[in-house]
Amino acid sequence: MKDFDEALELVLAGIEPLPAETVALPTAEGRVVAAEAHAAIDLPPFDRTAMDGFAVRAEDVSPGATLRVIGDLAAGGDTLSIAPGTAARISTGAAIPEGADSVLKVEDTTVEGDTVTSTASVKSGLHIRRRGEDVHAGDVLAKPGDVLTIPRLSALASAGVATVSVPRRPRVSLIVTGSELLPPGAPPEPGKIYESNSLVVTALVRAAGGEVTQQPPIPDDFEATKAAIEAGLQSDILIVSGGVSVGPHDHVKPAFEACGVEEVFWRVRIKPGKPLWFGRRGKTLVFGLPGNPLSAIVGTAIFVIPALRALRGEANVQPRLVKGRLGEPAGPSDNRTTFLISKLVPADDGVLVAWPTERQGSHMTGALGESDGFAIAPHGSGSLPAGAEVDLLRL
Ligand SMILES: Nc1nc2c(c(=O)[nH]1)N[C@H]1C(S)=C(S)[C@@H](COP(=O)(O)OP(=O)(O)OC[C@H]3O[C@@H](n4cnc5c(N)ncnc54)[C@H](O)[C@@H]3O)O[C@H]1N2
Ligand code: MOO
Repeated sequence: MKDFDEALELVLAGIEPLPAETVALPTAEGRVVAAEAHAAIDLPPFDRTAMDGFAVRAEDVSPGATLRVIGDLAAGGDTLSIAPGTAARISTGAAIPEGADSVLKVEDTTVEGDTVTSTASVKSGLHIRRRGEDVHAGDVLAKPGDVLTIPRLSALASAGVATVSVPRRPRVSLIVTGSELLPPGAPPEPGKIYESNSLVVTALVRAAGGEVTQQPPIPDDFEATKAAIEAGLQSDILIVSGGVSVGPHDHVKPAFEACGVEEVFWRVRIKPGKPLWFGRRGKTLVFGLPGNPLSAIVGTAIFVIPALRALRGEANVQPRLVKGRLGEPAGPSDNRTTFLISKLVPADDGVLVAWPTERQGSHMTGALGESDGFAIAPHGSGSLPAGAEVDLLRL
């Protein structure tokens, strides 16, 4: 049985970002940059006014000074030249005209006919946004591995970048197995359960930037399982839920083998999720998730999503854990790193405090529904006291 860290290293070993494609900026949110993106222009691209008012020469302006207004400069409009004793009306965003070195804001003026009288003085440079004070043409605005967040997209769009190179989206194929599975909306039947893994795994994968194709649920039958796996192996990641344990109706491992998927490991020292299986065929990463709903969620969050992030080209692929502390004593009930279903409540100091729910178990979707995620008690830690620092997996 592998420890979690070692298992994750084995999953991530050798994963390369997928081949890049070029996408238009408005469709690139959340994607990862494959090649450096550079500013096409300076930002601001030219000296421009931050205020509505009058473009002036600072030396001409003092309280009571009157200037002749020689034009009206709109953002994006024509420009002109300011000679001594003159001013031009100017709107926020317009280019500073030649000869002017500052802007007298409209609140500090009185206007009469084609003259403006100042009620204040101005310093040279007042209310001018200088060319290049933010970004210079050629600056690197995004580098390989950077996620195209909304702030980054704002910078790229302003700097004249229209398209970006990004690894293509990972294609994830999902198969749920189990003769007991009922689809949502079906009438209850004896011995059957409502299927929840596909919904949850799909949501986690989509949130991390993967494209999911789901096959219809597969009964516990070797040939059906094998055929579904063969079809799913066309994807970048194949996820099979259920049937990876040791029961007589657990056909997934033999079906992987029959399809030529090479096992990298089976079983990880985690609870829930111990019988998690991982292997590869060619470049396809193959995960056998234990069928219990919480095992499938944990396995997806801590193994599948990091692999997906690596395929997407992200620089930081580790599971997104946050530091927190236990609100009450808790710990692993055996020698596995244990994911305790927990309410996560911020304390006065802002740190999230984990309150494990009374019901714990890999089938406890009701308890999960009341929670915000998991507190992680490492194997070998024994019972941890209230206040112990723990990693948290928020959902
Ligand atoms: N003798 C042993 N039995 C089991 C062991 C073991 O070490 N020795 N491990 C247990 C652990 S831990 C887990 S986890 C499960 C994993 O079993 P499988 O991956 O084979 O999963 P199934 O048996 O197919 O399902 C387990 C459980 O989850 C329910 N299930 C399955 N699919 C779904 C779904 N899509 N949505 C909701 N619920 C699902 C299924 O009905 C079962 O109740 O094995 C233990 N056994
Ligand atoms: O390890 Mo299993 O995933 O507890 O139920």
